Amino acid sequence: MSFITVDNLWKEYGPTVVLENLSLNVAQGEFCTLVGASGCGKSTFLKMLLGQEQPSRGALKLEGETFPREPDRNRGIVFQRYSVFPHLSVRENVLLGLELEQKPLLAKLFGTARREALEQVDAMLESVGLSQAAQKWPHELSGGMQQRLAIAQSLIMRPRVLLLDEPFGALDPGIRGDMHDLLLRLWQETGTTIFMVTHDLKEGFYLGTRLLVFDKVRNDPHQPGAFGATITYDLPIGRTDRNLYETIELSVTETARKQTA
Ligand SMILES: Nc1ncnc2c1ncn2[C@@H]1O[C@H](COP(=O)(O)OP(=O)(O)OP(=O)(O)O)[C@@H](O)[C@H]1O
Repeated sequence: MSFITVDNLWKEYGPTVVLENLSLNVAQGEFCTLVGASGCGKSTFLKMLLGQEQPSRGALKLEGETFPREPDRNRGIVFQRYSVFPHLSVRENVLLGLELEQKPLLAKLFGTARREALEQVDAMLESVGLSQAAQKWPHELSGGMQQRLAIAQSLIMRPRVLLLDEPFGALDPGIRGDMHDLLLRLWQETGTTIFMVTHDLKEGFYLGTRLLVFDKVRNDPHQPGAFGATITYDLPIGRTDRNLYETIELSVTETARKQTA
């Protein structure tokens, strides 16, 4: 059975169609990278997978069941801008998710429960390379370290689906390379299913097992909101050639140009 099923999915905001007629089946453990012109609804699609937005039409299923309408521990998200809590140390930032899960009202663990949770937190910090920074505040960390922290915060909850919205967009190219290695290792270790938005087609090809291109096939210059984007390419990575790469880049650039015209 398909792990995630997207069936004829539409998203509209009032008269504006953002996404139209999306259909795909994703197996557990796939790493889908999403590319497309700005405004083509990639983040909106992630928000629907997270449960923060609801589809206007169509179905979104996890193992055959409709996705829960609220975000839950099945799904974790990391944004481009650091989404960590500034008033908590690195260690406390990662601990908080476990505390909220086990003690939703108090958000505090004591005794054995706290010791066990901290063991998990320290192992996670080790895994993302932040052991030395455990007692630091987020503002003392570099951008790359803050993104490592955001990833640790998500992964500590062992999400079955990890959603990444341009997580490396604000980082220097050198640091991005390190983050790619880290993400691929964590993905292999956890077996989580990943959806990652990127503006960098090369990054999409390098990281993913499958590339999804969001693009508009219909455009009415007089009514820009009349048509939404859909998935125009759904490619298993490794079987693509240079010409296809260039065709995708051209079509995405063309849509971006039309949208800003
Ligand atoms: N809550 C909302 N209400 C109305 N319109 C919205 C809402 N959220 C998103 N949109 C619109 O939906 C469209 C798609 O936005 P979205 O952020 O999903 O695109 P994107 O492909 O992720 O863009 P980018 O690459 O720039 O992040 C945009 O035109 C945006 O203005």
